[in-house]
Amino acid sequence: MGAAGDEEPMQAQSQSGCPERIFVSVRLRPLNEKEIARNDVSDWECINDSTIIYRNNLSVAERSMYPTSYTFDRVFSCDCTTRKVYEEGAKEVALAVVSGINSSVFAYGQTSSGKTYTMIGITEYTMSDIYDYIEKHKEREFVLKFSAMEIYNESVRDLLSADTSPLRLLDDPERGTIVEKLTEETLKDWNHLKELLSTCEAQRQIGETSLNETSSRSHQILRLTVESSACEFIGNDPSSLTATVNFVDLAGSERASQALSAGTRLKEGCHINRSLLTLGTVIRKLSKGRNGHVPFRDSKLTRILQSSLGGNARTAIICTLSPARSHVEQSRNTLLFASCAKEVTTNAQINIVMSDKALVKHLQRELSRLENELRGSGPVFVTPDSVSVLREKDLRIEKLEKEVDELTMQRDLARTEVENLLRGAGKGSAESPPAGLDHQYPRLRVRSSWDFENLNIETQNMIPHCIDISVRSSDTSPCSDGHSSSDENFFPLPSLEENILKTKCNEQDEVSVPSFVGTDLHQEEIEEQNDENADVYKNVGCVQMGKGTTGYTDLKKSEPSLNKDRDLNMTSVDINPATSGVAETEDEDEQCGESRSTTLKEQNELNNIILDSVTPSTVEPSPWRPEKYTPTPSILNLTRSRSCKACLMTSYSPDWFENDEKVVSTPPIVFEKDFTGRPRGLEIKVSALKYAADTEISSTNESQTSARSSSFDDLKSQNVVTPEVAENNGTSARTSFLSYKLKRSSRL
Ligand SMILES: Nc1ncnc2c1ncn2[C@@H]1O[C@H](COP(=O)(O)OP(=O)(O)OP(=O)(O)O)[C@@H](O)[C@H]1O
Repeated sequence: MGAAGDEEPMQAQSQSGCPERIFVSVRLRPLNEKEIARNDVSDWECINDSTIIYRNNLSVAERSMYPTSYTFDRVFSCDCTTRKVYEEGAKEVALAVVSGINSSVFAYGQTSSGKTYTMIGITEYTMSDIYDYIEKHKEREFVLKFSAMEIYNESVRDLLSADTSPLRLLDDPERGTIVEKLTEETLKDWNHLKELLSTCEAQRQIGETSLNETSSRSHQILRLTVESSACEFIGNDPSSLTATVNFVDLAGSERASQALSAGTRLKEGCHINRSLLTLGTVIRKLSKGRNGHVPFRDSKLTRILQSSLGGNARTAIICTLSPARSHVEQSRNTLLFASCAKEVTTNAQINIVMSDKALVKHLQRELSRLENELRGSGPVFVTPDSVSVLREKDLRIEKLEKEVDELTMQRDLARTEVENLLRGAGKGSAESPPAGLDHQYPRLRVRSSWDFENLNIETQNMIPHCIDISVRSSDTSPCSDGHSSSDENFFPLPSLEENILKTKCNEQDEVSVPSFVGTDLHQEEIEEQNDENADVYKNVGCVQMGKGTTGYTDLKKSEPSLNKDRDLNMTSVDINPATSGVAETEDEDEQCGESRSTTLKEQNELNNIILDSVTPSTVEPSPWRPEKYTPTPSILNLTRSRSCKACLMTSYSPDWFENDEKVVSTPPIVFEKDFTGRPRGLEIKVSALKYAADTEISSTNESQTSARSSSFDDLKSQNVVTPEVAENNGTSARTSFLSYKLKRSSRL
């Protein structure tokens, strides 16, 4: 224990909040008269300040059971004064109360071992030192409050009150166990305290036993509460420190046989032993690390002293021993208890009570500190994560833009090729196409479409205008139908259409043109041999038309002028491999719309090409033909897909388009009504396939849509003359005638 008045070390230690062990000391009293009278001998000896040994010779069996040496924080021999015991064994703990730390000093031992003798001295010395401390610290204001209680036969009694009725124990979440209605006297001065101490002594239950004429029959708890201003701890804030120090004089364990107790004494002895047993259990459990349940509530004693035994308190236990051999067993039990107690730790802290004003000040300082920390931490809105996300988005945008450019280029290239082919076809005779060109264009892939199985010669003449340019990928990617099931409905191009196309086809071009003859639904393809353009092939194959969406009908209704364009769109290029016949989705009618608006101009242009191809005299260089791109040989599959046919059905005629819309919902009725000779199932397919492109388109990159939109805007700005416009302007009667044929052929 520290020297008296060394409050600074105590303060520092308590502020750390570190666990600290209970300070355990052993005080050995001298043999009393009765013990001497019966020739009892002293078997215990303090060999130094911390070690006490059992001096009697133990048998072999006893040596294995009982230790002969015990070490504690401090041991006091029988010649030690209570003053020394206080100074070295209790003062530091007891005076912690002036620093705002709860403390407790216990006296534990068998009856007549000197507990009361020791605690009376400890209490007085402590009180005296507290008053001395207050006297030395005039800068602080102190308020001392004193209360006293006893636990007699497991009942709590107020020692400062004449009322001996038991007091209730209450549980407070902050303060722990509270003794209800316990008298608390504010000390006026030292004399006042002395009076109160006298009152307690007079009130306490004392009985005579064979071992002690003035045996304490209850556990006594004297409590001094010290409230003090805390300016020396936390500046000038009007906070206060509040702590209590408990002086606990326990009743002594006793053997009924030794104490010769009976009746009331026996009953008292049972309660005493029972509560001490609980205390011992609590200490033992606490010494093992608080694992499991600690039975604090099993006795009033442990319940009241709970915080002192293992909570927010600093605790010192003075175990008193009788050196007499006759009490060796009780002494061993006391030493065992002391050995457990020294393993128990508490967590003493300074108890600061802040006023409202001090609390506000404290919170303001804390707020200011946190604000400074935030300012010092730099901008908080732009996190590394957000920066990386933005960078990633930028890269993605850049990539998409490149893809748009590339696709636009490929599209223009494909158009150029188509234009060349169609123009060449236009120059040829539709009725008498050149023959014998198969050998000249071995790679020309021609496909037949199921929907032309019943075409007559008039319809066949319109083939060039109905060409669906399916730019195919040579691979089997989702954008390809090169060898996929989408090729099922193509068959070899008969001489008429094939030759027409071949007149303009480059040898490296792979063209798929629907045949107008034959009813075979199977396809045959002349596989293209040239792989050198595979990349172009593939890339172009990814050029899709628009994105199928809803709103198609709404668009038509709200913008009639666009409907015509849309009609034209549907007759035009379907640069979608998947639309070659297989993608017959049930809900295709729901997948039209947005993409059509984005492909209007493109489709119009292709229709224009188609018309131009059959009106060579009026052909003008296509305004949208990319000047910078020379129509390089590329492998193109000029195919006529089902969707193309479906588009043709609505070409050039809003009425037809409307009918076609109806067909979407009720295809058999409309088709059977208008075209009785057509198999019913085909019309259904046609109406469905009309939107097949959109179905496919929906899976494509949306960036293409924007690319197309911009491209078509360019076309618009170049005043591209659509067939419909041409009709309206009367520029070509032949164009109108061909438009009509186109519609007829597509409906068939
Ligand atoms: N260290 C001591 N030096 C001299 N006398 C002592 C000492 N300790 C105790 N005594 C004497 O022993 C007797 C019993 O002491 P005390 O009443 O303090 O024991 P106790 O442990 O409180 O017993 P109980 O538990 O029965 O109350 C007293 O007469 C006391 O004066």
